[in-house]
Amino acid sequence: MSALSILDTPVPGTVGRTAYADLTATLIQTRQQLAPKRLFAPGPDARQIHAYFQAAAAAPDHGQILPWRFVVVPAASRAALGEVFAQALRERDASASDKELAEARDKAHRGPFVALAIVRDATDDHPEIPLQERLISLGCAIQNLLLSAHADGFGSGLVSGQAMQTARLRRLFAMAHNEQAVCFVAIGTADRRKPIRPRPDPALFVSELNCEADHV
Ligand SMILES: Cc1cc2nc3c(=O)[nH]c(=O)nc-3n(C[C@H](O)[C@H](O)[C@H](O)COP(=O)(O)O)c2cc1C
Repeated sequence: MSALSILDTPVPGTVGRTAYADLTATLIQTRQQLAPKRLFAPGPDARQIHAYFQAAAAAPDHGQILPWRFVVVPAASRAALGEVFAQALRERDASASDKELAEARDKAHRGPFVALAIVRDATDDHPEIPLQERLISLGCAIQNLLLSAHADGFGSGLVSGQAMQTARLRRLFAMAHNEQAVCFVAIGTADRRKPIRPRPDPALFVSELNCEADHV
């Protein structure tokens, strides 16, 4: 039995800080963005990856419509992804050098675990759930995934970039007309960590609604 039994989970009305609260705060505050080029083997094994996606599945999901999916990019598919990156660069810059194109290809080989996060927009059977709610659900799923990987001691990073919206990338990932690529999630063993960035003070993003009686 784990020291943190589910029976220890705080319930409404419980006062005081539990071991869960400290653990959760530590996990959240020590997660950090690491560039995929800083993430090396070993990456998570199949059992760990499954657990990360189970964590993603616990994200809030209004209407339980599962408006997102992930596509894992295994080693055998990295070259095809690299070609999409290179062609996207060529389309943006016809004069891109061979070295620059090789660098673009190389990006697809970084990180032992890479998956593309895809959101489905509201032009489906659930138009009552708008895109912003779907993106929040995906963001929560990604955070669950990142924190689970972090808890196992792995580093992680999110990467987007100019290739995300290209037709070639859409084709490679067999995306439907109502889907958008949001970002890649990379997980692996970090060669070094950075200082944790200073987090914004809640005073910068929290305010209080003060309703004067004559406004009501
Ligand atoms: C949807 C999304 C896409 C991102 N894409 C990139 C990216 O292309 N390159 C990058 O360096 N960081 C990217 N990031 C990570 C942010 O740069 C990072 O979270 C931010 O700098 C804060 O650092 P922290 O995660 O260590 O707190 C992305 C984050 C999100 C949410």
